[in-house]
Amino acid sequence: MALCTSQLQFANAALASCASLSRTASFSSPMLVARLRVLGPLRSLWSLSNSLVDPVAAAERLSSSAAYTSSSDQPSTMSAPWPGAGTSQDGRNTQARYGGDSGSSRGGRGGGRGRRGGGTRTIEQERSYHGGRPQMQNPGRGYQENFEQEGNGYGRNGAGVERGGNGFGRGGRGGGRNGRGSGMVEERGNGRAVGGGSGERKRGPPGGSMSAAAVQQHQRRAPPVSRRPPAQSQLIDETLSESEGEEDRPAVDAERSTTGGSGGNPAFITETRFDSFNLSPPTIKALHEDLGYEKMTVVQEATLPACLDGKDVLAKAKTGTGKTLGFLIPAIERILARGGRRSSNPDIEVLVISPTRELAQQIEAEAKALLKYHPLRSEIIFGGSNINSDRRRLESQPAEILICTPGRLQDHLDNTPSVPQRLKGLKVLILDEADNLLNMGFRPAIEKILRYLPGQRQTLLFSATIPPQVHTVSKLALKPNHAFIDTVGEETEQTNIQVKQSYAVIPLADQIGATFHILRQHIREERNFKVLVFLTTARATQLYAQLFQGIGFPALEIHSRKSQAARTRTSEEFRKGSRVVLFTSDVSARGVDYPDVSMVLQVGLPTDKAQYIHRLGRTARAGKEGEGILMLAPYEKYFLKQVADLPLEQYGPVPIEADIRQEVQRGMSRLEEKTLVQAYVAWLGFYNTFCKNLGWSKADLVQQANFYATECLGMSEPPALLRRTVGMMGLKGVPGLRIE
Ligand SMILES: Nc1ncnc2c1ncn2[C@@H]1O[C@H](COP(=O)(O)OP(=O)(O)OP(=O)(O)O)[C@@H](O)[C@H]1O
Repeated sequence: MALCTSQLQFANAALASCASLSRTASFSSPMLVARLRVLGPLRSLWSLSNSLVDPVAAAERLSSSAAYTSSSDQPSTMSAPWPGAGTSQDGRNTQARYGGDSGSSRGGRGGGRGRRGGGTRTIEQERSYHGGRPQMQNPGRGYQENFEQEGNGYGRNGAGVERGGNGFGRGGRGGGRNGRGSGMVEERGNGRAVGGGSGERKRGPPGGSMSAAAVQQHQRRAPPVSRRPPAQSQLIDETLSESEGEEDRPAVDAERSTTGGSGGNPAFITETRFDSFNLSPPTIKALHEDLGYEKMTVVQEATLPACLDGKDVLAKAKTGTGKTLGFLIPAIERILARGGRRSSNPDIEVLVISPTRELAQQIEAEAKALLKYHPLRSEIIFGGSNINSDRRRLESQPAEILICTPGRLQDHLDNTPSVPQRLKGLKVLILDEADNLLNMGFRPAIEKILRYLPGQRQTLLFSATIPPQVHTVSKLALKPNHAFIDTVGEETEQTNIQVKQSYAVIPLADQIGATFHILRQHIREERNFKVLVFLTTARATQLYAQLFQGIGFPALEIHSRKSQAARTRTSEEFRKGSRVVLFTSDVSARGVDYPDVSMVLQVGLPTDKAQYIHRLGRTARAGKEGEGILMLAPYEKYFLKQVADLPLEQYGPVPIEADIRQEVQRGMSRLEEKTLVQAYVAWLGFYNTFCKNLGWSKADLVQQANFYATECLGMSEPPALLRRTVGMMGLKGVPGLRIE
């Protein structure tokens, strides 16, 4: 057992990432242990390679591996209740993603209308809850890092942490809105008069969750943790009710109202009608009657002729302008062109590849809507879901259209013989977010997939950003005589004109407070606020989300460290919700079509200009209006040069009022140590990749990271890292690092 927890988790990560090597659909524990021995040497290889590739591929590898791990559907993060946000949050947590032994708990459900609060479990309870699974092995053992990577994240090695069992519990779903439903969960969850149940998290013993030294230090520093539930902040109550009560108040800037629908950019829709093209009646019927679209958007009008002609197309169009239908419509028509009846075991005639799971799900929903009156089917496969159930679905109900993420498709190409077989009849290949899929991170997967596909096919590549180098690599997939259709042009603005863009330069130590201020300002101005806050890493996202939840903000959380089930739920919740803030990593940066997002706030350095544009593109979609704010630390100001051609104006003053400071401090004191440690390590990993751009030496990097730990996270000293982690980050011998 001494081998178990920490080693097992790390090695499990290696296994998971090596899923494509092991090609094993499921492991029993003894098998796993045996494999670990064999794969031991692979660990460092994995870590190293993971640090050297683009995050997207790694995210995919990791996500496709989740089905192999025992904890991918572990219950996860606590959620705070709030009044007025029309959605509920499922407090689920994925602890120790690779390894199973988490001390996390699942709370019971409270009553009411889906508001859920935190509860508390003790470790003992948690053990019995999980049937006595071994937990808390290796107390005091240092955490183990692997390089964390997000959907579209930073170029290389943002570091993250996966660690041994941790001894805290949470969960519990709380009470209902307006005091209905009690939310009594576990021993301490309780219902709240307004805003539903809430519960308490308590700091667990330090076993396995952080380095012993760090835990000791942190405990010395940490303020005593209140056993009271995190009371809804009066400040937030007031802010929310201010905007809630102002039904009749005109939007602050009616011109820029984000929810008006028909307002916005008239240039989005053309005068060209779908029925003026020779599309099949079932497609027209679905467009008119189900989707409610009669006229084409600019990109649809520009690309449909070439796509319907069977040409290969590389298309560039601004975010939120209907590219999805732009490629789905001609692809479906292409299947119909072959004539004949539907076979019981059809080929996969259209293959759509998406870089993220959320986007794949969204494309599939749109495909299903378009197929409503067609005798054709679509199917989806993506990482993080059960690969065996994929296989069953693919074999029992084969579909003509397959939508997938690259990692999972690779798995099936290797392990599900019917998939490569059925791909032999492929007619149309679509790469959505093509520049991302052809980027270094995904390219090996895409190259491999291409080897399985027939040369005689049509290929469609779509994105809002096509950097010059994409023209070179696109040759991997496109025929030389392909059409490049650019509906944006290099000379014109690359972002939607109806989005107001600004930037604020805020010292690192003030950024949480500044985020609070900006959110509060927006909530006051925008009655139906719906905000996306992008953070640089999954762990920073987790920290912000938990902090804002803890002080009663209507906050949701999504990133690659969450189980796929939680990601899907959160995504749906945000899609349907209003008066809500989603803290997110770059898993939401591209393609995701959340309706009526009123503001996008980017905190910290975007990886590049394209990433800035894609994140910003989550608002002001389908011709609507929106606002985007970029918050940079003073040392990140250089990034403004990269977006100098975009109309960013300086955001007004960002005073961090005393009440905000107090709230932030309160929220901070309620965070678990491991959240702080993980955020620190991720920060170090992320900025490690940008040292050159920032003009930092490694010593500068460490100094800044340590400042982040002490001045922003409130730790008494920076946490200690494992020697191996330091080596993996290339920081050996750098002064200022604490090593276990
Ligand atoms: N012809 C149309 N008329 C009106 N709305 C449309 C039309 N076509 C698509 N839309 C809507 O526009 C929104 C944005 O579409 P979509 O998600 O395809 O954008 P996109 O260009 O792929 O964006 P991104 O670059 O962010 O991926 C969706 O809600 C979609 O349903």
